[in-house]
Amino acid sequence: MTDAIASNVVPLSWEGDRATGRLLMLDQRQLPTEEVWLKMHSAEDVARGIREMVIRGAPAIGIAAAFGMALGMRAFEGPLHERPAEFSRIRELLASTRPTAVNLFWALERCARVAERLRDADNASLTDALFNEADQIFQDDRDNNLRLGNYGAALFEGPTRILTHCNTGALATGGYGTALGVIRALHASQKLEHVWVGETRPYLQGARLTAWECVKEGIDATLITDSMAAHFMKLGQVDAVILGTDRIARNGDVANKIGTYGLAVLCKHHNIPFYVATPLSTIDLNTASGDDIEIEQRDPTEVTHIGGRQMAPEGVGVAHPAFDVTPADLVTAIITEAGVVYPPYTDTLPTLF
Ligand SMILES: CSC[C@H]1O[C@H](OP(=O)(O)O)[C@H](O)[C@@H]1O
Repeated sequence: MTDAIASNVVPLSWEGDRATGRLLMLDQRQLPTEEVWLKMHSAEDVARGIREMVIRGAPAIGIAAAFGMALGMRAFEGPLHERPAEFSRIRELLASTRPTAVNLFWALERCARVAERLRDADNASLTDALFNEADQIFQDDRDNNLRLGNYGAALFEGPTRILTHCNTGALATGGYGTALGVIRALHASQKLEHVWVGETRPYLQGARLTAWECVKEGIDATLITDSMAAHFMKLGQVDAVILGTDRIARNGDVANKIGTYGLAVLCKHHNIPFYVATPLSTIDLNTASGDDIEIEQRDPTEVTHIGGRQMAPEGVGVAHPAFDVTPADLVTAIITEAGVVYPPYTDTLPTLF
């Protein structure tokens, strides 16, 4: 197994003891120019941080939500069976933040199973168990990323030129990353020649976050606009595309950042492998196909404004789907901590669990 470099970047941290401490969220809206940590004292603070994309990325959202449940329940007295509505209220508050990334709902379900086991326990025991669950989800995700990174790197002989989209690194996860985790593992094993980093309009996760992670770790990367991808593929300068995901349906359809589907079509045309790197926590066997995945529609001003400056006239219509769905037949393979699977995904995805 490749000795992958473990990134020292994390999107979350805890400050103080569990009784009075707070969750610290790295404000990803301020990167790459400022590293600002926001203090989250309540479930409401965490929900706002997820909704406003202070923190983003499917696994990172799930981790944040789990800490949000612990923070929310810390505020109450008495056993859960005396006030089940409070748990449901906090769970629904966090569940309402963003609809597409399945990790949010997967993490909340894990918290609900802890609470069910401790519905008669005193509140301190319940809250401590919820903090333990959040810590476990955090650590497991980082460990899983290191494993999937190695599986992904083993697919290549090197030197390899990878194109990636959005941010799938330590900032989007419990650390290390999914697609960027594979890129880190390739870098660690001297099999990475270059990374083409798609800027990823409108939130610019690629330009502001992936480029920041690459520069911090000395990974050789070139920032390109989303519209340049086809050009560099046509020049024969892209050996593979590796991306993350927010939800994979049972048939292998992939919901991911807007622009992913276009890259998959380009890969098909140019005969370039199109890989999706993901922890098992982002595979949703309860969703039959991509047609059943809700695509988040975000505030139009995220498209019309850059850095607070208006770039489009008042009155123009604006579309802002934050994700798209790539059909399974355009996905070469899915890289996970349990191994790499190939089509037909309806048959192969269940073998991972
Ligand atoms: C490792 S999951 C990263 C995944 O999340 C991103 O979405 P967002 O930044 O809106 O949370 C994007 O779809 C990435 O592929």
